[in-house]
Amino acid sequence: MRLRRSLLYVPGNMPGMLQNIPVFEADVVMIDLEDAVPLQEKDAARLLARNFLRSYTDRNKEMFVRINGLDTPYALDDLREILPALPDGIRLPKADNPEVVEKLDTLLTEQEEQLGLEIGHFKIIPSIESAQGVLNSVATAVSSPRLVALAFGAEDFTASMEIDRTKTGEELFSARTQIVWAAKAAGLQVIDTIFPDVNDMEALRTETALIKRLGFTGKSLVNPRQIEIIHEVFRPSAKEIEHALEVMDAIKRAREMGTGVISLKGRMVDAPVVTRAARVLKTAIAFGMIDFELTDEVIHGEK
Ligand SMILES: CC(C)(COP(=O)(O)OP(=O)(O)OC[C@H]1O[C@@H](n2cnc3c(N)ncnc32)[C@H](O)[C@@H]1OP(=O)(O)O)[C@@H](O)C(=O)NCCC(=O)NCCSC(=O)C[C@@](O)(CC(=O)O)C(=O)O
Ligand SMILES: [Mg+2]
Repeated sequence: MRLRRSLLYVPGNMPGMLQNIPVFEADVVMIDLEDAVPLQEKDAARLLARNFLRSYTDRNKEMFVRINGLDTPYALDDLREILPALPDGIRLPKADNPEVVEKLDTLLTEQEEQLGLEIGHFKIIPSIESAQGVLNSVATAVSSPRLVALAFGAEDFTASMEIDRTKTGEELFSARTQIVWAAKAAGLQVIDTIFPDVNDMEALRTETALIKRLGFTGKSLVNPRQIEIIHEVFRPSAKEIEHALEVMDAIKRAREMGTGVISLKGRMVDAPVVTRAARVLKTAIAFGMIDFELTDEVIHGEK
């Protein structure tokens, strides 16, 4: 399981910020060529991003680049400059429909052929940032085998909806759940939007706990000070791990008794409870928190 809990935007036109990328402990860094970069700096940002990626060969995190929208005059130049510097993938803004992802897929294939890379080398994370994008998210989620996740962009979403974005986020609830459902149905990870107040860590923690409960697997960020909070919230607690191990033990005993259901401290344990416990254990294993052999046989029992 590839961890993509924290995805940090770094503006492509800020050399001082780019040079610190190796020390950030985000799972993914997304160099931004889109909204963080003013029009007069698009060319400079592209070159800075390309040079940085070329120099950053000993990478300890995934590197994505957010290009400009495919309907802008900048996107093709972005791809032409950036792809030879081998980012891991492209964050596609304003992914309003599956066709725009298919178009990017074709452009990536052309570049892979020219660069002699395996087809499918470059991954895609589309950002759903409008009502149209939300309504089309089910089709967008299956629009290319390059997709590793769907992402939500609430700043543009609320702008396009002509509503305010609040800290409590009631206005985002339906869009978030729709995007999570689309991603889960397609077997993708799902990344929540940025939290814009970089000084309100408690509200960031509350929002992250909420989106984790909704099913999101990670969150986009605008500031390195936000990374640790995200990792803390996504890290399974000792209590959750202990409970998951107890569930595995209980279901093993149940199966030995020839049944698929058993009581654990008064609560029913059956197949879906085991599936949820397995997810906690998989995450704990990926975080390096436990050493546990989680085989299909442990989860599902002997065939
Ligand atoms: C927010 C703020 C201005 C706060 O500034 P502050 O000055 O208060 O920050 P401080 O913490 O004081 O900085 C302390 C030290 O960290 C350095 N440092 C800060 N941030 C850093 C960083 N990101 N990367 C590397 N270095 C960084 C800084 O240079 C300083 O270094 P030094 O001077 O050496 O000490 C700043 O963070 C920032 O510009 N962020 C990036 C903004 C950005 O990329 N926006 C576009 C993506 S969102 C979007 O487009 C919406 C979306 O599309 C999203 C979706 O898809 O979800 C949608 O629609 O929703
Ligand atoms: Mg946006």
